[in-house]
Amino acid sequence: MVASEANRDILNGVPSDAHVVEGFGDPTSSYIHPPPELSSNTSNAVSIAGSNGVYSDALPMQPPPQAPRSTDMSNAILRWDRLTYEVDTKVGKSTNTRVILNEITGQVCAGETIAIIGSSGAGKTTLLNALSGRIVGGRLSGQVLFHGSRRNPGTYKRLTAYVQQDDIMHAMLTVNETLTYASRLRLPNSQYTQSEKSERVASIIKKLRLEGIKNSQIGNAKTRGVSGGERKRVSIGAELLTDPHLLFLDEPTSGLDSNSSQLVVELVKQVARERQIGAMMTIHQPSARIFNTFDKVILLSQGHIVYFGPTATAINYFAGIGYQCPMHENPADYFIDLMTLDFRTEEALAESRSRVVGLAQSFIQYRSKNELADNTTGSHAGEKSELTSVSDALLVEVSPRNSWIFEYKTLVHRDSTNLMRNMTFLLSQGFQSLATALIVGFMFFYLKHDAISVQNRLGVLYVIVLNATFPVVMPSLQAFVQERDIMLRERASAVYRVTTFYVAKATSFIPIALITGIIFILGVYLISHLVFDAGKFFIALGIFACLNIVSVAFMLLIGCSVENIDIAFVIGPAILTLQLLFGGLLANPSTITPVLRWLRWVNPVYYAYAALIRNEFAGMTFDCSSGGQCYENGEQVIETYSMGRFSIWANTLFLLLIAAVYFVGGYAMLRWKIKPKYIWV
Ligand SMILES: Nc1ncnc2c1ncn2[C@@H]1O[C@H](COP(=O)(O)OP(=O)(O)OP(=O)(O)O)[C@@H](O)[C@H]1O
Repeated sequence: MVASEANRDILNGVPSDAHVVEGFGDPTSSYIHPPPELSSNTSNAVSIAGSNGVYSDALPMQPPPQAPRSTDMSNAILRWDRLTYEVDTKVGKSTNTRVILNEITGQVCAGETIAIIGSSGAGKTTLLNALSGRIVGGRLSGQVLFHGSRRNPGTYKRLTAYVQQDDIMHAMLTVNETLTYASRLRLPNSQYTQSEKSERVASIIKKLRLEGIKNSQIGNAKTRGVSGGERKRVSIGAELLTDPHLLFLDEPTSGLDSNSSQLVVELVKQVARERQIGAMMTIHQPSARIFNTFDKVILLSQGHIVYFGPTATAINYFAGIGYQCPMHENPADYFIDLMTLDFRTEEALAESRSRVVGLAQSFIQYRSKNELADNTTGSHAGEKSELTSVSDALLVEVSPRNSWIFEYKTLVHRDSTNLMRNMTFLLSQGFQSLATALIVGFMFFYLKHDAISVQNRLGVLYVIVLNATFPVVMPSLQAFVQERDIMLRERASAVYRVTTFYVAKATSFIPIALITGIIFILGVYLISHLVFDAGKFFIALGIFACLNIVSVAFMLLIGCSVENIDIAFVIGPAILTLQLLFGGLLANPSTITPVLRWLRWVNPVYYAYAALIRNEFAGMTFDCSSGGQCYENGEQVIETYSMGRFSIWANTLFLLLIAAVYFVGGYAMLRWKIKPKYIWV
């Protein structure tokens, strides 16, 4: 169905032919000043009147428009109608409803780049999130149509791309590797060969002008890498690999200098035009040049639309309602000042509030006049009713996933490449193991078989257990929480399955824990001379390896359960300390109050320590010739310390059971965390 002209205007905001700006951005040229002469020399013209910011009648007759590239309804990729978002806020005991977005209407067409501009708290990010399907909590109403149909959450997130404000990426990978792994994970093998994927990466690198730095590492706060602008372009590149229909960008210029910002915006616009996709971005105080780059702008104030239409006509629109942008002032700054509430004094607040209300009303009046015209034709309503069903046709277009095993291999490869380059992490782990082995080994140097050695043997075994807890959990916890955040971003675009991520993570952390663990236990065994028997050594190694696996699983459980690393660093050590307290050395398990005694049954440290003690002391005899209190054999030690309840194998089995529970618990927490809580209309 062909939309009416009026309908087109409503959705496109102010019509492109409403006003014309000549030489915009050029200080030597002048802007056109439409009111009030317009009304006098045009037949069906609108004059936009007055300083009270309220429209008068009619439509402007103006010179040919500087039309945005695409305003045809048939080209509309996304349309939103009367989008309203409310949240409940608690004030004391009462609950108030706060309207964050107020009846926002508009559309983005193929090839268009639209900026959402407004002062802080205007609702820019909320609007972007509502349109991209990433809004959580609150109530969303109105209608959003994707290619003329209601959005299907499953397909929508795979056909659109979202570039977050924070570019979280693997610091140690190069630009080329980052995009290559992204292409492997995001592009289906059934449709692309590996060489086609590489070609696509090369073309993105070229398009986003990243050739000069394609072999540079991404870097992070600790390791110098590419610049902020380059990083942003890499993020955009990763999202563009899949040919999304829509590209959403949250503050892509934040933290960038003006040249980098300009480049990012220009490249987005260029890509949007070339690929005929729609691009929408929130932006803070763009320079005049950047402002002029956008095809259209949505100016938001306090959740209300103050202007939506071609960038080129914004100045004249505002001039028409009595706000003439001074010749040499950045229009974006001028509009933001107009839209911002001034909290300095009561009077200033009242004045700015009435100005903002006037601006919003002006736009509402403009829109309602067009809606009225539209209702007389009835075409708009008819079209909407046809468009409310979810499009199944798009389901066909969504690429199939790659196989589980391919995703897993790619993720493990990516993780290990990143990890192998993280020399600080690897060296600190290796050095810590070696240094602790030497210190502990020499502390308990060459243990004898006398009465005193019992205490030392119990001590060294406990240090072995301890070394498989804190030193394994804490460094990997930090690394994992960072990786988890990358996964949450990639999962939002359905890049891979949660299971592949989770299993790949476990697979990449366990070998490091085991290798560093072997260095440690080998050193301690050789120097301190615990029971020098190959069989017993390998059993101890096996028990130690199982405890390491439990620790990795525990790290995953904590890492998947917490919101951020700060909380992880509080909860993790607290639980580990508890485990060590109840591990069997500091207090005899049989003497602990029954209220707390049960804790040992869920304590991996207890099982590992018990197994190590049984392994060490079983069959051992002691030289009691020096007199005093003395254990005659190892069995007496095992019994005195209440460690003989289970066999070595049973203890090890319990350890593995606990590891399994932790693994499953971590996975459940991760799934729960990423379970879509987004609300849709
Ligand atoms: N779920 C929510 N609950 C309560 N308040 C919310 C919620 N979502 C958004 N807000 C509030 O709505 C307002 C708009 O938020 P939004 O993040 O969209 O602003 P913004 O224009 O992007 O601001 P900035 O430029 O500072 O990021 C803010 O005052 C914010 O605190």
